[in-house]
Amino acid sequence: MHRDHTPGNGGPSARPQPSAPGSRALRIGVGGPVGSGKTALVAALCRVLAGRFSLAVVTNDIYTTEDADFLRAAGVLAADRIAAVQTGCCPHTAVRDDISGNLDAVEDLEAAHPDLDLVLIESGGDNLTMTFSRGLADVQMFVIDVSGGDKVPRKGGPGVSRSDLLVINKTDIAPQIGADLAVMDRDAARMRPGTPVAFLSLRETPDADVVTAWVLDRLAAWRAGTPVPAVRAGG
Ligand SMILES: Nc1nc2c(ncn2[C@@H]2O[C@H](COP(=O)(O)OP(=O)(O)OP(=O)(O)O)[C@@H](O)[C@H]2O)c(=O)[nH]1
Repeated sequence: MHRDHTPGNGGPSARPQPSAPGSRALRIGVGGPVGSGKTALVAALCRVLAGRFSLAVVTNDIYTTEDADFLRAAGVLAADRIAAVQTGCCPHTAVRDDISGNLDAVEDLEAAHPDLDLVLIESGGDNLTMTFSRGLADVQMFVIDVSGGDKVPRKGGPGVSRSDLLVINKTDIAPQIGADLAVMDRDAARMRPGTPVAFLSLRETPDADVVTAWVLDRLAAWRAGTPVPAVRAGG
């Protein structure tokens, strides 16, 4: 059953005003195309951070609970810290347009674990138009990989150009694909001037050190009450 998130209805879940930084767990959105490595990255972040912070994860799949099942089977967090949303519709809809199912899942986790520091919300795999509503995610990263070739960053779209962090994963297979990482770096910098891009290979660096550092930085800012970066216009 979905709670009523209609703005102004006065209930405890009433929105739409964003919460003050630091007043609850930081919510980080992890979006990107199908198979780019979102679940693998979420698993890596849980493995690295769970000993230091109180974490929870919300996964999104269209018809299954595949990603949540994978994370539970991998034992990256206690099972009751992992919630699955079955969108039944295009993944971006459930994290951008009608976010009620995801908000319910986040709030249930926060109620069950009042000490939560961080909630990772993984979208279902979608295309380059995917982005999270700021009513759901305080900050968001967009995960692409090199398997589609080095052209992907210059194709733009809100995930590439407006996310708070662009992750370019699977650099280990760039030689096989013939993807030029320097081209991807140049194009990404042009599409999102002044905002970070992280090249990553979860095969070679399973602790995702560069992304972990970004998450720790965002978490420290959130806990200090510093406003998180706004999703920028354009793109
Ligand atoms: N070679 C290589 N494979 C990777 C890397 N990261 C993830 N993979 C593999 O890529 C495949 C897809 O990874 P997932 O984490 O399931 O991707 P996803 O984005 O969550 O996929 P969906 O949830 O279906 O959208 C898996 O077989 C991973 O093991 C990487 O850095 N290098």
